[in-house]
Amino acid sequence: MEVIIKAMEVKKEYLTGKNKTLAINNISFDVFKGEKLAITGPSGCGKTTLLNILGLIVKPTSGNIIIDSKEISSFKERERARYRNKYFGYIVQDFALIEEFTVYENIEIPLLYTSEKVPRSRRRKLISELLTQVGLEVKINEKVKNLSGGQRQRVAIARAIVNDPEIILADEPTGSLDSKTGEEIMTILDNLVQLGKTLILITHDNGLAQSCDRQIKLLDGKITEII
Ligand SMILES: Nc1ncnc2c1ncn2[C@@H]1O[C@H](COP(=O)(O)OP(=O)(O)OP(=O)(O)O)[C@@H](O)[C@H]1O
Repeated sequence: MEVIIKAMEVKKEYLTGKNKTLAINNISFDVFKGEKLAITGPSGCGKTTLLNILGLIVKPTSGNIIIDSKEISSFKERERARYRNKYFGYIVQDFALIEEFTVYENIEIPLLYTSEKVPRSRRRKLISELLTQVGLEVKINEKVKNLSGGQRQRVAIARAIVNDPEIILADEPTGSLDSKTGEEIMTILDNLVQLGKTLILITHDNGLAQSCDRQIKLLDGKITEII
């Protein structure tokens, strides 16, 4: 199987005043292209920190991340940002949508920050296709503040994939949703895996974790088991 991300002896220590927290303690593992991988473990064990390190949002204190055979620690910030935008779509826990913007405007945001400008007509077409894919085309001009939790999560997914990233990171994608809506959201994410995307998700839901190809179990910043 092809390796898309390699984490090598990754450590992350947070410093707050005089306090040190070793959030990630010497972790090494591979992520395979096209897999659905769960990160599980109790609150505070380092799941979000690990996802942020993999997604090039947080720099590890030591160790290395290799993406598509490139060592990220040797990159300058500009190159890191380029890799972040090229490879990753991120669905964060509270969706991080702009309430006063419409669905269309929220999804358009990543397209306004690409290195090559995407023309307006192309943006329209792309966003409308994505909304059809996530089943929300009728809400294209609705403000996000008027949407339900499940609808917001669909917008967050559409925004995460609008740049066609290879890897989708999702921090508890079903966490705040009722079980039926959660299943609908997972169907959308599973369809993306079917299309060849790699999905790495954090979850507290055992059933969801077991539905993944592999689970990485964390405790106190260390991997206890990969199953
Ligand atoms: N920015 C930060 N500054 C200082 N400490 C932090 C920071 N972010 C996380 N931590 C600490 O690092 C540890 C791991 O946090 P992290 O959010 O990665 O855990 P988690 O497993 O995702 O937790 P949860 O399931 O509750 O979201 C915790 O002890 C947390 O308090």
